Amino acid sequence: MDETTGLSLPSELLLLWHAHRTEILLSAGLFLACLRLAIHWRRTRSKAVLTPPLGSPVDQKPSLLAKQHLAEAEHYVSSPTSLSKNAKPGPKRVTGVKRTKSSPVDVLPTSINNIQPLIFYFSLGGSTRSYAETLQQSLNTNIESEAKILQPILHDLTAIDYDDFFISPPKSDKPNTAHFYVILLPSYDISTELENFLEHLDETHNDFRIDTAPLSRLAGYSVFGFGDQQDWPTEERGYCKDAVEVDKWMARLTGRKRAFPLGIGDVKADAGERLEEWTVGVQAAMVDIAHGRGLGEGVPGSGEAVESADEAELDDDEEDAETPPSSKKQRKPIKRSQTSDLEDLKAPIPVDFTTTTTTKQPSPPPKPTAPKPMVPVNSPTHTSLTKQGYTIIGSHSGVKICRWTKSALRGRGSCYKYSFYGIASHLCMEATPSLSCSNKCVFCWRHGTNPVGTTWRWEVDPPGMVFEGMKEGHYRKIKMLKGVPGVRAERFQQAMRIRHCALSLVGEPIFYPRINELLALLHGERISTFLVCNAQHPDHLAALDHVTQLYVSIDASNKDSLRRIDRPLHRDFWERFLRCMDILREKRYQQRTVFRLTLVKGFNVEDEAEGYADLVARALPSFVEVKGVTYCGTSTSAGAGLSMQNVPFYEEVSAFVLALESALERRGLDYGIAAEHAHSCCILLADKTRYFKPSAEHGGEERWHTLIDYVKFFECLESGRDFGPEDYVGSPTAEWALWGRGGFDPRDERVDRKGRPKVVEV
Ligand SMILES: Cc1cc2nc3c(=O)[nH]c(=O)nc-3n(C[C@H](O)[C@H](O)[C@H](O)COP(=O)(O)O)c2cc1C
Ligand code: SF4
Repeated sequence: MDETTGLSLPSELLLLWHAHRTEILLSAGLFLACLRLAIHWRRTRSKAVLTPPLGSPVDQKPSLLAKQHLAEAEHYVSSPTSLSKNAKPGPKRVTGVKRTKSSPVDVLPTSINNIQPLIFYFSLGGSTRSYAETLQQSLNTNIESEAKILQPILHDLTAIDYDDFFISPPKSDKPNTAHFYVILLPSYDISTELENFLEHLDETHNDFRIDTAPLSRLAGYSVFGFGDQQDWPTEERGYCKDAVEVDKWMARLTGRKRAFPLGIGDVKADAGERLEEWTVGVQAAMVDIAHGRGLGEGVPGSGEAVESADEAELDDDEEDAETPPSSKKQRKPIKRSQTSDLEDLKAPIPVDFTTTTTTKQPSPPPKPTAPKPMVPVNSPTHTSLTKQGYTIIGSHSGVKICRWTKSALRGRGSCYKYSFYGIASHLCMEATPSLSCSNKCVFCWRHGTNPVGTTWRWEVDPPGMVFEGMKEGHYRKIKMLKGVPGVRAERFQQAMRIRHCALSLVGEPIFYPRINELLALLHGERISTFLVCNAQHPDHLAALDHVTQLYVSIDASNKDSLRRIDRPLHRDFWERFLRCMDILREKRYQQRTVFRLTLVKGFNVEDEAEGYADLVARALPSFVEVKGVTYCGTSTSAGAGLSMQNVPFYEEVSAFVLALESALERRGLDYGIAAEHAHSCCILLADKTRYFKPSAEHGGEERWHTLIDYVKFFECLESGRDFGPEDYVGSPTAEWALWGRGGFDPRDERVDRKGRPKVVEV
């Protein structure tokens, strides 16, 4: 081998370098620039789910003021941006750690001795700065007694180096101290330093050298946004948009450590008040962390919030907003217990013939046995119901967060009862004092897990205990939602005061022997009540005290159809059903009474309009709610011959309602189609003689009045005098809820199942 060849190579390279170094340097520079651009383009900033708060005005055109603000913009853009310390030249300092599979997102120092709140703010005009200073003061004053929470430190985002705080949490002088970030931001639709801040968060999350959740060692964080609703009326149009964005990036960077929902306030209206309320919540969250109670069960590391859904429509969208696809958890299908039905457990079912009109001799009553719990702890029924998200109270009651409650908390709309009767779903508790039912309806998605029986033969829990358990279970579940993306601080706080109770969850509420005492407790706290019963317990129905609205499920218009669809346990089910109709007729002067029809194609729709009209003529309810069945896909429903084919389209429900309206007219009954909620496939017929009347708000024109005046209801109740449904009729039904308008509040944002904005077609 020629030795010189090896030796001469470096000198040739050197010569080459000297001859072509400009080209080489230029090409290398070009290559690096292309690489940088490619990385940058790959990052797509996710679209925020924009959620108008309750009470935000209906879409308005941006006013002239917007132009004025833009004129002011020039003055704003200039100053602090260029002075910013954080716009450091040179490469980013990488201090985060590359997370391995084994390192969990929610690592905290093993024993936290102290929480150090850091308040970050950005301000051009000065208002956010002054809010931040007020917040610091109020936290200072209020946490004096909380030894574990240190005095908050204020940071102007334009005066800090982002790398010191937003790549990894800063080091504290005190051992075992975790930081809690409180971020106060205005929004600007012009170029400001805020853009750099957002970009920094984006880059940190997407920097392949840094852990995607480098701030997971924070104790928690919460963001508050200031905006101007006059010019940016809804979040869709940019109201508080920067705070919404920062909240999302922080969720990603911290591995979802949102300790309290995003708060927003209008600087021209309620900002101060909203901030005060939000401060209370943030402070409570810090105290919880300081006492080792964590961030709440709804955030990673402390158990997943298994929420109610309409069961057929499981909400899987909240994860999408913040969780990178790779780390998304798969929802495990709920295993249904094989033996959870009491009937299947071979428990003897005593049959109650007390109200039958049959001439047959009743069979001898069963031997008296000591009452047992309806749903014993550790029983398969208990396990199954708990797995489905029910909180079991005592031995026979339950409470569960309805999917609409969750939807309303996120500004994505309430259930049809909001459109028809004015009940905001985030203020509503869904509960039952009796998990047992006397039917096995083919469309019931709870069937297979709820106990059934014809008489009450179980222990009776005291109403006080049932009521307290319901509230506790409900509030606990609400609290679990505080870290869920899109939940707004204002609604979250409102939800901590139950205003309405839907006694309908599962089972038969009037079956509970002390139902009237429970109602009194609910009304005592000014919680209105909608009670749904299945028209199988006439004696209980007759003895029932006043409720805000009394429902009877009308699942068929004739005996055969009812047997097929409800599969009642009572042999005299039809006689019971008819007796309930007569009781309802008597009660119509005291209560708002409602027929609830659930349409199941092939079971109870075809040719039944006339039969239903006869039942309406017999009971004369205030309202008839007609709803298409929701397919639950359980083996039980499949066994009963139910499939997606049995779910009627909205047009079919509409056609049925029109047929029913005509059938009622032929009977001389003055009912009309008052409202609709197309999203839930639900339409409301109402008695025109009582609920279609002149409206002062509309210059004396006749309007539907389906809403309820809840304050008046309680005043009537508390007065002790006799009163009827006319005494608590509310304001006219909203225009958007009327028949033909769709029934979706325009102030809420409609999204599809993946959380994407949806266009409503009516
Ligand atoms: C030029 C300009 C643009 C604005 N853009 C928005 C916006 O897009 N969304 C919003 O909600 N508020 C917007 N606002 C309102 C400000 O966020 C609001 O006035 C805020 O209180 C300003 O805070 P600061 O005084 O701390 O800078 C804008 C205001 C100005 C002057
Ligand atoms: S009324 Fe029923 S559906 Fe509506 S929010 Fe309450 S529980 Fe949910």
